[in-house]
Amino acid sequence: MQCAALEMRGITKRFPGVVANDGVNLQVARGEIHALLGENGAGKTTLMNILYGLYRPDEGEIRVGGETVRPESPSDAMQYGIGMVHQHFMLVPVMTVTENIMLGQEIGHGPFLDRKQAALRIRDLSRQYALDVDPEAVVEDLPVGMRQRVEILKALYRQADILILDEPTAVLTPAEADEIFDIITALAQQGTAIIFITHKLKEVWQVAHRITVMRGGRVVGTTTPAETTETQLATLMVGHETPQPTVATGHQASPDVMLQVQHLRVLDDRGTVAVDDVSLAVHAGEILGIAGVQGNGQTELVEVLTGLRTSQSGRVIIGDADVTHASPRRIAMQGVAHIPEDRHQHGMVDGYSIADNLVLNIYHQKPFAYGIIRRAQAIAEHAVRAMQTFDIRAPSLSTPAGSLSGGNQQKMVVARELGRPLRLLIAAQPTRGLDVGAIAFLHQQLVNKRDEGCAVLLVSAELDEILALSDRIAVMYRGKVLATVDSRAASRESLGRLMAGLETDQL
Ligand SMILES: Nc1ncnc2c1ncn2[C@@H]1O[C@H](COP(=O)(O)OP(=O)(O)OP(=O)(O)O)[C@@H](O)[C@H]1O
Repeated sequence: MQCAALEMRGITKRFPGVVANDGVNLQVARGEIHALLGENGAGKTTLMNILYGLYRPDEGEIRVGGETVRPESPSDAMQYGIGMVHQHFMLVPVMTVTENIMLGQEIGHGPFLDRKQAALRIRDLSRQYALDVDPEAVVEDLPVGMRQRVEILKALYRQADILILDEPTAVLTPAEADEIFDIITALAQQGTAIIFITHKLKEVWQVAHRITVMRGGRVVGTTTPAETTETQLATLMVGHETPQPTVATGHQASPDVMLQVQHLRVLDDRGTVAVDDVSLAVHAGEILGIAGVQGNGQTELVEVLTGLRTSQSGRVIIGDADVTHASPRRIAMQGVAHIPEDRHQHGMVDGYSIADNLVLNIYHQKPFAYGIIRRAQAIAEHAVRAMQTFDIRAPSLSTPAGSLSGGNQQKMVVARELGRPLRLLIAAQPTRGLDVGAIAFLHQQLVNKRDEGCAVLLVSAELDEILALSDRIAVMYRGKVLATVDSRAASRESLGRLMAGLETDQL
């Protein structure tokens, strides 16, 4: 191993009621891609936020290139050559790539000179690392994979030689993820030290040179891909073996149609057609998977089905109620649950406690309220049960939801949505940000709901998830459903071709 680009020694960070990092040591060499793994709440993001100057450690030392540093803020961290690409993109959609990258980093005198110089440098960097980003493109016009590259470019522009990537592939398609891996491999070959957080264990073998596993705030192992297996890593992460969901094969759906979508046409935020004449049906006791590259109309489809967006034409029928233009509350009252793809926008209130978030859509109902009297005891008991069942790890039920780790926030949203009698479950990217154990648990919950007779619409960019759970699979491409197939007759390859818009009759 070459000289350590980064050393973190004895890092401890306490939050009220929780030790998020407990004497953590991490070493990353120049040119090394270091995977940082761990179950939800293990302390990975906290450790990286300390390195990036967002939190101050209570104890411990950080050394960059052998020198002790104390990053007090992200701009401080950048001075030490540390860059971070967050799970949620931090770009301003209406600005160009150049404007986004320049934000806070203006060079020269006068806006024209600044922009021109910056655009030239961005073009050079983009060429050097084969990023293929157009400096003049407006960010909102770029696909997700390209936005990720802009984030990487932003870090490179600030001369990052230690680059932190927090779940960089969570929102990418398999093809986009492969491209990102090529880019980070090239960056490492040119000497950048890369710390790469992921829950997708297969990715470790695609790119990582070394692996550090955290559990409960501590490092529980450091190894290399050659020395371990996926099962060993999963066991190390959660402390025990993870159960596989028992998906019943040859499941018989009921003939009753629970959700009917007829000739739906929906516009996106910019007024272009996002859902184009889509018709589909989901039966009681069936999981219909919607496969598709992100950005092909799935988001807008789900928004209409849950009352968050209005359609231009077409009908949505749940059971025998026409809910085409119904409000989210009226739709929820039909026994519909929604696990949203963006929990921050539609799934939770950061400043509310876990207990309050768990009753967000039922707080006015018995037993949580009698008339206008709120029953705190019933809300608390409900929270204790949900936290146990769904393994939501937090100091207490009154902890603000915003301070939970990403995976625990997702478990909280899922717990709320599954915790009442349901006829239809609309789950959009439900396992995003969850660790292996939590994914297995959630998959089992979806299958259980189906077996209880609930209709499940599963929208996921994870083909393996779609294939493992769905009874039938519909593929969306450019706003249309290209085909609906029996999952037993579908393969990764055939679905992949449909997702890429290449018609296939081999399904
Ligand atoms: N700002 C904060 N205030 C209070 N507690 C926090 C804060 N940030 C993190 N924590 C707590 O620290 C612990 C570690 O969280 P962290 O986000 O580092 O985990 P993680 O390994 O990144 O998890 P995930 O895989 O779910 O993203 C959790 O118990 C979390 O609730």
